[in-house]
Amino acid sequence: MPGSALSLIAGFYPAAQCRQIYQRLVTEQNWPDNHYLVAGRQFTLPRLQTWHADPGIVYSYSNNLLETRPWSPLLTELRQQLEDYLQAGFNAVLVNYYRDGDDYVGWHADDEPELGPQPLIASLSFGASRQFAYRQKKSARHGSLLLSDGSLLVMQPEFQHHWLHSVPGSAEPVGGRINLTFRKVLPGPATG
Ligand SMILES: O=C(O)CCC(=O)C(=O)O
Ligand SMILES: [Fe+2]
Repeated sequence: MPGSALSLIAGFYPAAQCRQIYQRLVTEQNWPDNHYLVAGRQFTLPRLQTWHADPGIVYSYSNNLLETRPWSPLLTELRQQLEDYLQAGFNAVLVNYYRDGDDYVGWHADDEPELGPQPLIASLSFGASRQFAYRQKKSARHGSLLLSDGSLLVMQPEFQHHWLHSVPGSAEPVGGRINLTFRKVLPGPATG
């Protein structure tokens, strides 16, 4: 385990509420298809994704790939609960829908410059359990944990500094899963 850089709270939401939240996300998110044109090339994302942020928040990752959407009532409610629990502010959320075991996210760190030097990320999971794999950037240390329905994974800033993470595809048949990573994007340089 990457020490205190990761903390996992299983059952942060109770099962009955998880079912409701998952169903609402599936039906309310108005999921885009996963084909994108990047620098003139067709690119297929191995999951469905939406990005929501407060007005004025600009994020290069989303700029390159995703339109910025407003917060729905459900997303606003989830954000408020996390802010109250963690006593931290979030102004954006990336929502990933892994439709089945073929959908995945590859190795990365959420360390874009817009997140600043100390990015705190709160990650909520609903639906099927999936493995969350991590490996240290500068050593062979690695491991994984299971992100189950209703779990909250808190990634402290040091986690992004020293570790990469991924959600690998699953060889076992697995149902849909929706993950939300709440972030705080720092204001960009003033324009105009
Ligand atoms: O699905 C997950 O648990 C992780 C998603 C993720 O790494 C991300 O959105 O940056
Ligand atoms: Fe990530």
